[in-house]
Amino acid sequence: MKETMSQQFSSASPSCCPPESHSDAPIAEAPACDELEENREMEKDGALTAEVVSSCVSNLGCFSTGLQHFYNHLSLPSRDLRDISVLANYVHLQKLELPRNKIKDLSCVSHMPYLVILDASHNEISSFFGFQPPKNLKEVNLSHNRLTKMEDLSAYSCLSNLDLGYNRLSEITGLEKCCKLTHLSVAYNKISRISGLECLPLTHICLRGNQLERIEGLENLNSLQVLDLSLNRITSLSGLGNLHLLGSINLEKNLISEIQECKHIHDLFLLRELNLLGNPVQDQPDYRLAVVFLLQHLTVLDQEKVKVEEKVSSVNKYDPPLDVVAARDHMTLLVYQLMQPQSLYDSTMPSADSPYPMLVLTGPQGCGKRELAHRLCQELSEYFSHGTSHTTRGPYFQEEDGMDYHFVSEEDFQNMIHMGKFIQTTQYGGHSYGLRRDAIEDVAREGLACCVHMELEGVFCLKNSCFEPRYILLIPTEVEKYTAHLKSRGLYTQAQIDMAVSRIELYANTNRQRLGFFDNVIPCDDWEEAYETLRQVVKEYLLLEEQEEGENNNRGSPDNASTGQEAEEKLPPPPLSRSGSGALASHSATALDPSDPSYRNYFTQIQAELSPQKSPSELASIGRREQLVREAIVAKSPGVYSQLLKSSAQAAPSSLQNPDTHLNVSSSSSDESRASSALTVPSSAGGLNDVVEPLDMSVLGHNLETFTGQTAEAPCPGTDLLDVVVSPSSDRRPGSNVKPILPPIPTGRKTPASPSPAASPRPSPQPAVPGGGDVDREG
Ligand SMILES: Nc1ncnc2c1ncn2[C@@H]1O[C@H](COP(=O)(O)OP(=O)(O)OP(=O)(O)O)[C@@H](O)[C@H]1O
Repeated sequence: MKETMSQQFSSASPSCCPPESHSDAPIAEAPACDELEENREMEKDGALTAEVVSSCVSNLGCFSTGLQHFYNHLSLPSRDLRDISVLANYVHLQKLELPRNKIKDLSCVSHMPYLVILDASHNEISSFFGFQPPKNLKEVNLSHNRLTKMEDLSAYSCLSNLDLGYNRLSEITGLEKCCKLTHLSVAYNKISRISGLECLPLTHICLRGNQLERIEGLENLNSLQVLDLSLNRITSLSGLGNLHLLGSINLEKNLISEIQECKHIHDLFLLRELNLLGNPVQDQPDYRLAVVFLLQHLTVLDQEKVKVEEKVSSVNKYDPPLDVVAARDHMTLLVYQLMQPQSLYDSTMPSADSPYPMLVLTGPQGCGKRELAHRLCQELSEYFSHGTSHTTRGPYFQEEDGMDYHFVSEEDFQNMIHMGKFIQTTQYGGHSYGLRRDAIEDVAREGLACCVHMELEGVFCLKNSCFEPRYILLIPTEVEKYTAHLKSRGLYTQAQIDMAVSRIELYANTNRQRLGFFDNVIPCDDWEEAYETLRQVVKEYLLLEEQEEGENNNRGSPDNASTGQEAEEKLPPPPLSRSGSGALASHSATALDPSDPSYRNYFTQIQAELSPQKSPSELASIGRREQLVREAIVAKSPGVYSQLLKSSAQAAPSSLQNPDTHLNVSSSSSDESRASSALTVPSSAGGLNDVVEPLDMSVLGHNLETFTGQTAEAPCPGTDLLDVVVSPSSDRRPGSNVKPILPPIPTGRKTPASPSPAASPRPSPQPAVPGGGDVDREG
């Protein structure tokens, strides 16, 4: 970095520090004189003679914009020269180099009106610009001299590069009129305050090795690109915030101790290089990542290239994207869950063919999604029930515990996390929110789909789980109306309102940038309208609309009957049932009514009816499972299925027929294993789906029929376990443009009001505990 910085100075300005860099000057050095020995004689007293000058002066050419210009160039470095008065006769000199001599007086330069470049570094000059100003003088190097005071340089209006490094200057003055000065070095002086630089067109400044404690007086240097403030006593980066063209700052060996200081240069979008080596801030934990995060445009920090990995890590650490937060949360929740004794959540068990149906309403706080969710559950109560989240915030007026939320303390919430209860948690507005697995399971056990509402972070988290809900975004499009609505609720501070409003953009962006992330987007400026649309959308999910339309067609115009049927044939089969009249509601009611004579063999019928319509992937999936079961039966594959069948053989089919059966992992006693199958199914095992194929009870039912010789007409008693409707698989995934439908609602989980004793010889080992009681402990 040191090199980089100095290169920047030297290449752009041969007269800026370091002075040795003059060898890079655009004009070639004069060739060494052949008569060096002879000349030495003449220089013994330090006086330059005409002979020496004439042997050393040269005409050199260089090309500039296609035209050849000739310079008179005299270079006499390291000759111990003291007296150069003879040069007064060389009025045409354009470049004069006299470094490393003993010159004290430069008055001869007054006679060189064409002089453009003067290098008198490493001499004994104490008088500041002690000569009449050559009109075109552009570059002056007076570094390593004995200058103590800067004087007015307004007559040097062409000056562009000035190097005054290694002198004894304590103040920068006299430059006000140097309106072409772009490069200035006052390195290694005694300057304790930056001043006198206002409004200069400076692009490069070197103030290395002074006594500066503050960065000041640079505010108006709008052209500044490279700034070297190394080796000072600077403690803060304030004073740099306006320098929008700054690309490189060297602050090596100063006294900067706080990472937060970088905020002062946070908005310098062209800043690429920063050097903070040798500052106390280096000792701060995660110093580098923090700086890389705060200054995301940096390419070099502390002379080291900033790696892409560092940029990613820093963002993930300090402002992780929603996916990253969600992934971390999911990981935590899953680990805690796996650390608990496992249980089988059979109602919501992941299944490739028909995921448990869930509906998630999302949108910014107070957009009405909670009320919409409740109303939907009320109106479509035969399909949906509300999955109540837990929260650590206190209840608002009239909020009911267990209804709006389960209100819990932070401590309880954390305990639940540690006990692996949640499938999703989110921090919002300083409170924790979380959806427990058993909140969903409770709904599922009722034979209903679960409807929940949550913020976007929750959606990201849920997307990592094994659930595959339909996500509906409710978004305000009239910001003023939304703001007014939030204000009218009287619940929120202005900051909370501002945050909620600002998050509209977050939702909109997510929807724009992630195709298919939400299954539907509904504007919610008008609550009633939003509800109507939502209802419509949900009915479409349930394929109710088509059903109703089909019915109307059939009913309303008998002439159209065939057309209606044809239309129905084109539709995918309804999610719940296709037997009987065709109306989903009545099917569902029939299906769930245990007193109905068709209840017992309902699923067998459904299967029989649907089997010709199975998709190739369904058939393939069933085939695979049948194969596994077959292999297990002939003891070919000792996998999970063999365990299952072993226990089913031992424990009689009833163990499979009880939906609430909990299956132990490693039950050693045969009694125990008789009482419970030995199958491990992680309760949120999205990540394990590839390893352990999820258990599909419907298929098992099918296979059991095959292998036990039970027929569809004579199902096992209490076949509520097998009440899984094989339905058209919902193959819609985020990004898919297939019309979304909800997977079948698991009607069969609803326990008959007075179960027949034959239905379930064993009591359920662990009934659901309302309000979030434990369901997954065993052993
Ligand atoms: N489990 C959850 N995960 C993520 N976000 C959640 C969860 N449960 C609730 N939320 C959301 O957290 C936000 C704050 O909820 P809260 O109930 O405290 O505020 P509110 O003012 O009543 O908002 P709303 O009327 O939208 O529910 C809401 O957007 C809510 O939908």
